[in-house]
Amino acid sequence: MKKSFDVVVIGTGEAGSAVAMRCRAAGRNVAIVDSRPFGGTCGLRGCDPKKVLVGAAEIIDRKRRMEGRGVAGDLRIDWPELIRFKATFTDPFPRQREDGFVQAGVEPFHGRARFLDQRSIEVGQDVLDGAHLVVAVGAWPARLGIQGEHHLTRSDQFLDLQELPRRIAFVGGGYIGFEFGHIAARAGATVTILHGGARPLKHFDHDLVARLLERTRDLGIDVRTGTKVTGVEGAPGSFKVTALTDSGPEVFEADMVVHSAGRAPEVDDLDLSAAGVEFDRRGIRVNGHLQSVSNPAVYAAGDAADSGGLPETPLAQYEGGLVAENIVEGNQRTADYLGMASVVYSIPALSAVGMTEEEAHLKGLTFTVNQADTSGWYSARRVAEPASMYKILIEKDSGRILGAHLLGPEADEFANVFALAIRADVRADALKHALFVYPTQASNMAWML
Ligand SMILES: Cc1cc2nc3c(=O)[nH]c(=O)nc-3n(C[C@H](O)[C@H](O)[C@H](O)COP(=O)(O)OP(=O)(O)OC[C@H]3O[C@@H](n4cnc5c(N)ncnc54)[C@H](O)[C@@H]3O)c2cc1C
Ligand SMILES: NC(=O)c1ccc[n+]([C@@H]2O[C@H](COP(=O)([O-])OP(=O)(O)OC[C@H]3O[C@@H](n4cnc5c(N)ncnc54)[C@H](O)[C@@H]3O)[C@@H](O)[C@H]2O)c1
Repeated sequence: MKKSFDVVVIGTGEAGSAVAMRCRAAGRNVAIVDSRPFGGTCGLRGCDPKKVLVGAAEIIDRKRRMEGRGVAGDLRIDWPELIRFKATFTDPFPRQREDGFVQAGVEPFHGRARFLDQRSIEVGQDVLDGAHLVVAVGAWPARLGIQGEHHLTRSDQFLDLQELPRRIAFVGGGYIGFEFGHIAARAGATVTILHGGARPLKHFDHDLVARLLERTRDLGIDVRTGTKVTGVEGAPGSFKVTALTDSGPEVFEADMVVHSAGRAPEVDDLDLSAAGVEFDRRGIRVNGHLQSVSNPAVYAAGDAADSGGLPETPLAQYEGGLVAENIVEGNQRTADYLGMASVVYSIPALSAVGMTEEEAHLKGLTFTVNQADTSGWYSARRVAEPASMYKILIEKDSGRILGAHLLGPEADEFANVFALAIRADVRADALKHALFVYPTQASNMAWML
């Protein structure tokens, strides 16, 4: 059936949902489409289920750290039970999200969308016309072009495992390799991370990454850098992973091999050429208003947009909101990524807000670097965390905070203070004299600035 809307949104994740709900609240007639259960990556296959598992792993790690410091006894992760607990978050979510759309008056469609022309898409038997169409299709594990690629377990499949295999190899030392590797190690698996580059987590401060790497290896996780995976063969329980290393080919054995080698915008089967929508490997090419550079009826947001924003949930939500405003009010706003923050939920967590030292140097800025190993400070010693560091970049004349990099207990929550400071332009001197509650990580600020 052919139907016409003011706005047609493809994707029910954080980006697509923000566009749909805000356009509807502004009185627009809106349709939303998804080929998978409604809700997107974050709520169903990413941040939320992952952090439930991180929560359990944190307890194991903290107990181990506190042994000999007043905590004793056996504690272990019951994996099947943990996955059932995780499912209490993910199972109800698609229905909740769809009900939310229906109650708001957004019309839901289930099926794979593909463009027919500049202003319409096909979804199963339906053809949906839109004055505006929004591509918010997210990302999916990138094709690696290696032999035996079909043997790789995706992150969404990992989050549904009923049993945790004994030996797990991760292909790629990025967010997923470190986060899932840290979880699996605390749950009792033997973990190997095979990373192609010279150093993992390349968007994070290299000194803090080096310390996290030591801490990760101390856990018994075998992290190999300069190790590019070229093939996987065998069967579950007896895989052989071939990699090219600096000293020649090497073979690793594992019961399961996990894809943690990057994600790519899921645009391949959208038939974007039928709509005249240009894209590259980073996604839909957009202008500052997040509008397609080649088809003004089309906008993009979240992981599917080549916008300059990181492929993360807060950015997907922000970009979705911005697209809605630009559709409703006519391109009044441009995207501003000042003070973007990112966290690796390893244990301990690693965070980055704003610029790294390299980026600040590239911009020709003059700045001081305040840094210290804080493992001897009260806040780290209290919880016996040996890996705890910070690095803060402050512009010399203005006192502007350019970047903040944290490793250690609550490095995720603490990053939010710096994200706010950078975005709201709270200068170092003002932050130093804020009256934060004590004892918390933020109350260390007076000694950090
Ligand atoms: C394992 C993992 C952990 C993560 N952890 C974090 C974290 O801790 N913090 C953080 O900020 N970010 C995290 N992220 C990233 C975050 O999940 C994403 O950046 C965010 O969810 C992207 O939202 P989106 O709306 O752009 O896309 P998505 O949420 O991916 O939504 C896109 C939707 O479009 C649908 N779709 C795709 N193609 C079509 C089509 N042709 N037709 C119809 N529907 C289609 C998909 O089924 C999907 O539901 C994580 C990602 C992963 C994979
Ligand atoms: N906490 C978070 O915000 C969070 C958590 C998980 C995922 N994510 C999102 O999901 C995306 C994907 O995560 P990811 O961990 O898969 O990718 P990633 O981009 O973080 O890291 C992948 C790494 O794998 C390496 N690699 C690629 N091919 C390889 C090969 N054949 N052998 C060895 N190494 C190889 C790459 O050099 C790269 O550094 C992230 O970019 C992020 O946007 C975010």
